[in-house]
Amino acid sequence: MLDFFFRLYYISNPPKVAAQSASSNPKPLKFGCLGAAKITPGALVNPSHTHPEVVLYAVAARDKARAEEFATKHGFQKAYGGSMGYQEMINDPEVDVIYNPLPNGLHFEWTMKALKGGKHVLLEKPATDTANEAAQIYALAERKGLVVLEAFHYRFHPAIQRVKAILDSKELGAITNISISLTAPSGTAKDDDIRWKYELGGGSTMDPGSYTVNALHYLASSNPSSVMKASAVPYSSAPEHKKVDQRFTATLAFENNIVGELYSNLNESRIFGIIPRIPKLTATVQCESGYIEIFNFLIPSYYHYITVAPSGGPRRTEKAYSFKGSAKGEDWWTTYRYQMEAFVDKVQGRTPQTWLEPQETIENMKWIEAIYDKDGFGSRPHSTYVFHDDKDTK
Ligand SMILES: NC(=O)C1=CN([C@@H]2O[C@H](COP(=O)(O)OP(=O)(O)OC[C@H]3O[C@@H](n4cnc5c(N)ncnc54)[C@H](OP(=O)(O)O)[C@@H]3O)[C@@H](O)[C@H]2O)C=CC1
Ligand SMILES: O=C1OC[C@@H](O)[C@H](O)[C@H]1O
Repeated sequence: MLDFFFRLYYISNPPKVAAQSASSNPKPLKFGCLGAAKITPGALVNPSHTHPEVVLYAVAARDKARAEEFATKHGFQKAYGGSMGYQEMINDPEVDVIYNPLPNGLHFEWTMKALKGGKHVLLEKPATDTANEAAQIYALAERKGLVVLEAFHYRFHPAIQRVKAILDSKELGAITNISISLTAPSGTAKDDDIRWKYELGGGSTMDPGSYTVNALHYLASSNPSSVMKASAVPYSSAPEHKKVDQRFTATLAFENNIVGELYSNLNESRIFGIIPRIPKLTATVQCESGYIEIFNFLIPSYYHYITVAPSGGPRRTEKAYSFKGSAKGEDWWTTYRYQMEAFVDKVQGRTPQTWLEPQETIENMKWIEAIYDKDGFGSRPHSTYVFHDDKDTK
């Protein structure tokens, strides 16, 4: 119990370290942040306080006053605003890295523009609306020698890596079934949220669902071979919501006989319409000789537990807040802090503790699209942005 409060305290009040000086080797990375998004304080600002190689350099918002307010509140040195603000920040020669937490439907356009401007990109999940767009991003990044990471932060935390290590050890034998659920109570995403806008890449499969797809192929150590069945429920009966799923279920097959069952609900009903249900945040893996389950694989830094239940032997509970051995980390590091460590290591030319390879992101989008195809909702719209090396068109 004390551990829990200790972690909670340090997650909210991390012991700040000063950024290294600009003349140090390697020099710290100056981050430019697209939009004044809700996720930015947790995913970028807070982790930056304990990373000596990260500088919160600039934020750009469509409204200059909003950008300035956000910059002052969160400690960015510079604010860009207005209709050209995003592009002007990308053009700023001081910026090394662009953080892209724009609505999903704008990820492609602004990541391509950032790469074109010679910047590395930390790109929020899901990477794009389509697999084709994700492939274009990584092709350009490779050509330019730049780093792009789809921000599946939970993958950098020791908890999910411990689950994978137990599966890989074959202690429980071969995997037969993987079942992953993520839910959020109704009202978490308000009516005007980007998650309910088809044209911005909204939908439950894109949002919590993208984690379930990612965790499925990560834990299975292979990609699915088909979507056996899938169904989804629209957010409302309004015409603009007919392709926006509030929840979905899907069953996927693998060539090695694994069956994957995914569920996400971004609008889970409340008890008596008032009391939120405890979110489902669980991945359960059935194996030939037992099962393993992790509660809270998404944000394990706060609290999680891993149940390992061999068929014949006693069941045990494990927790993994930091890595055993020499890998960097503290019990109170959030998933985003672990992710930042790996991202900065990669950009600075060091070997990250773990990484998400381009092909994995491309596959993730492919299977999200395949689920939408099967349940009849269809892929989110392909961006209208067309990339040209010399000039951009829209
Ligand atoms: N890694 C994680 O744990 C999480 C990741 N995410 C991901 O981050 C992204 C942002 O999510 P979230 O922070 O909740 O979103 P917000 O709605 O808070 O932020 C989106 C930002 O996009 C900008 N924007 C630009 N064009 C538009 C437009 N046409 N409509 C609406 N916004 C626009 C806005 O910037 P401006 O300030 O310029 O107006 C806004 O600040 C999504 O891709 C989401 O999937 C979200 C939550 C958690
Ligand atoms: O990335 C996310 O993680 C948690 C979800 O509830 C949220 O909607 C999503 O954007």
